[in-house]
Amino acid sequence: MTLVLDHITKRFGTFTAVDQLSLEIPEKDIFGFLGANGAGKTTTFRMILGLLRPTEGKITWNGNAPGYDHSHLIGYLPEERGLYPKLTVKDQLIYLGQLRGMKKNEVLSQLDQWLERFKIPEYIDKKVEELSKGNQQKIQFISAVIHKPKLLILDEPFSGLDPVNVEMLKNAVLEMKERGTTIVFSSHRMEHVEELCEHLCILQQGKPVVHGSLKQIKRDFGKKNVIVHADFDVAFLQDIPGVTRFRKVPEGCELQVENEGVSQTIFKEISGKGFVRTFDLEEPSLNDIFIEKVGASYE
Ligand SMILES: Nc1ncnc2c1ncn2[C@@H]1O[C@H](COP(=O)(O)OP(=O)(O)OP(=O)(O)O)[C@@H](O)[C@H]1O
Repeated sequence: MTLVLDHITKRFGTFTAVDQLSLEIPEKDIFGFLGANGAGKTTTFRMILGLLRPTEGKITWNGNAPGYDHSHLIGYLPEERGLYPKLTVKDQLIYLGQLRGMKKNEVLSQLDQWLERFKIPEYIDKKVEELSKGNQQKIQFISAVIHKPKLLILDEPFSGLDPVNVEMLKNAVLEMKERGTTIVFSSHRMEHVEELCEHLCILQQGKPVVHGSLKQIKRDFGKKNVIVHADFDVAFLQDIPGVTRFRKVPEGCELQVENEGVSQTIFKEISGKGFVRTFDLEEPSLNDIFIEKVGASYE
């Protein structure tokens, strides 16, 4: 059930929101969409869901255009959360579950399990409007997954959540993947994507600036980070050829180097100069890659 976006363009009048986007999202993958406000993430999701028609290009899921016929196989957490504030959690979920072909008792047993898991079983008979924003988001997540979809689309699932709830939701997303669900999600936060995704796409003004597997993107970038914490002045390291960025920190410095060989030179240069508490070679962060590719800081 690979999801394929083949040269997708979406124009609103003369404005191009998504521009020639081609991607393959493998089955059972967690795929991350990153991009600033207005980059085209939600528009792309709406096209995948069949809620918007691409101006050009084609989207296929297992060879067919995804759409209304697949509603029992697809789960969606929209960015503009769509719960009915006056309904109780139970009535809301029964309604939404039945829309997706579930029986009432099936909904209730799944709902009990999810509420237990999210540590809010006491809210089952509360109206949605009585819940905090974070708890409403958990209910919205449950409504997206209760029918065990094969494809799950989450638009900014972690926004507005405290760190404990972010962790809870991340674990739920990972469990959905273990159960065989393909998950596509968007975020403004690089670290969420780095932590969860095997594949990703960074959109800028509707165009993919970076896409592919996270490992490969990092490998292709080549540059790495070196952390040096030492009890002597390390400022001289910035003059070593191949050091592309130097940042002083209270314990020493953090450098970006052109390749691993430069880190060996740095290691030789600091040997014998005094006490080195930390010497570490790290993969570049997605933010490093974004800055290099787009020429601006993302966050
Ligand atoms: N129905 C519409 N009519 C006209 N323009 C639209 C419409 N929907 C989206 N746009 C425009 O398309 C661009 C992309 O919007 P989209 O919501 O896809 O971005 P996004 O990456 O999801 O942003 P955010 O992170 O803010 O949610 C924006 O400039 C937006 O104003």
